Amino acid sequence: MALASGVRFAPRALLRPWALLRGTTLGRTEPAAGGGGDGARRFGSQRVLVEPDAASGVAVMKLRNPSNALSLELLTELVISLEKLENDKTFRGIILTSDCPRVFCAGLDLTEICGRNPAHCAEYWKAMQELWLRMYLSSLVLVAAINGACPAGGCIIALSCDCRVLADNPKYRIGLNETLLGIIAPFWLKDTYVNTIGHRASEQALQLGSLFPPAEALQVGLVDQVVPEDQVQSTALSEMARWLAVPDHARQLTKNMMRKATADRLLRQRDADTQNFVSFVCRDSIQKSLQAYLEKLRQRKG
Ligand SMILES: CCCCCCCCCC/C=C/CC(=O)SCCNC(=O)CCNC(=O)[C@H](O)C(C)(C)COP(=O)(O)OP(=O)(O)OC[C@H]1O[C@@H](n2cnc3c(N)ncnc32)[C@H](O)[C@@H]1OP(=O)(O)O
Repeated sequence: MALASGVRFAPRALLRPWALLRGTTLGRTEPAAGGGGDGARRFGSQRVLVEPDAASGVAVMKLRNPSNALSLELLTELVISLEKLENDKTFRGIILTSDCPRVFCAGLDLTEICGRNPAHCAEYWKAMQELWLRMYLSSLVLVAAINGACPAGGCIIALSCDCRVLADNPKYRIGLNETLLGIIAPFWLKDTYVNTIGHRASEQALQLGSLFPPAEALQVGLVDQVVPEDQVQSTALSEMARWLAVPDHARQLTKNMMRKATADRLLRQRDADTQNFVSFVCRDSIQKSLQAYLEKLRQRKG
């Protein structure tokens, strides 16, 4: 499997991705609901459903994990689905959305880093880096159709797309709220934020751990459109058409020119970034906070 980073990254899950997917439907195709014609074959895995439309060259990718927390399995399945579409010249764009009610993506799956050994935390963080690198540098047009809450790592997934459409629901807040959890966004999350909303707005939002409701997210430039919930998908399709109207080679080279320096910065320091992450999250104090936070989340549900 070709990796965004070249040769250095080889987490076990990605070297043996199919092992994680035993018993799932990834790689199998089935007719899309209401479809059946050319390009209406969908494929997917347990946690990522892909509905490709060969006629338009656009695939809709739906996340369907509990709260779409970014588990190692979800990260792996996302990378595999993305790679599959990247390698199929039929496709020029992906609309990324959620199949979970009210949540686009809950960010890092905290159970992957709470009570786990350093080796697991390292494997997990490398998978997170890999997904970000692949999405951020994807040659395809990525449009995020944000139909639910989008905190922290969820926001990063959205920010690595080319364009964001957010449903107008005050509960669907978006932002990098790490500081409020007592953790620190690593430099490449910070860089992605700065590239999107500028330095001063990022400085404020990152320190305060701001989660922006839709109108404010639009105002600060975190999303490109805010529309009624039932129009998120159609608006994402219209945005996609606008981006696909540009010749691919010119758009792709321009995207690369805009994003390469940010991605290269992580590629140069990937191992150090992993070590920082692992030593930070494995601290006793951080483990205790993570445990307490997870407990609070579970109780809130009940
Ligand atoms: C100097 C060196 C620096 C080193 C660098 C350090 C690096 C630190 C890491 C930096 C990166 C961090 C990015 C992150 O993403 S951190 C994760 C942040 N995410 C959150 O805070 C979101 C938490 N979740 C929620 O707020 C809500 O769940 C929701 C998304 C708003 C949805 O609400 P809803 O009411 O619908 O859902 P529930 O709350 O009922 O949740 C349903 C079940 O899902 C579990 N859950 C939710 N989120 C997570 C999560 N992120 N991880 C794990 N599990 C999660 C929740 O517990 C429920 O589980 P249950 O069904 O078992 O009860």
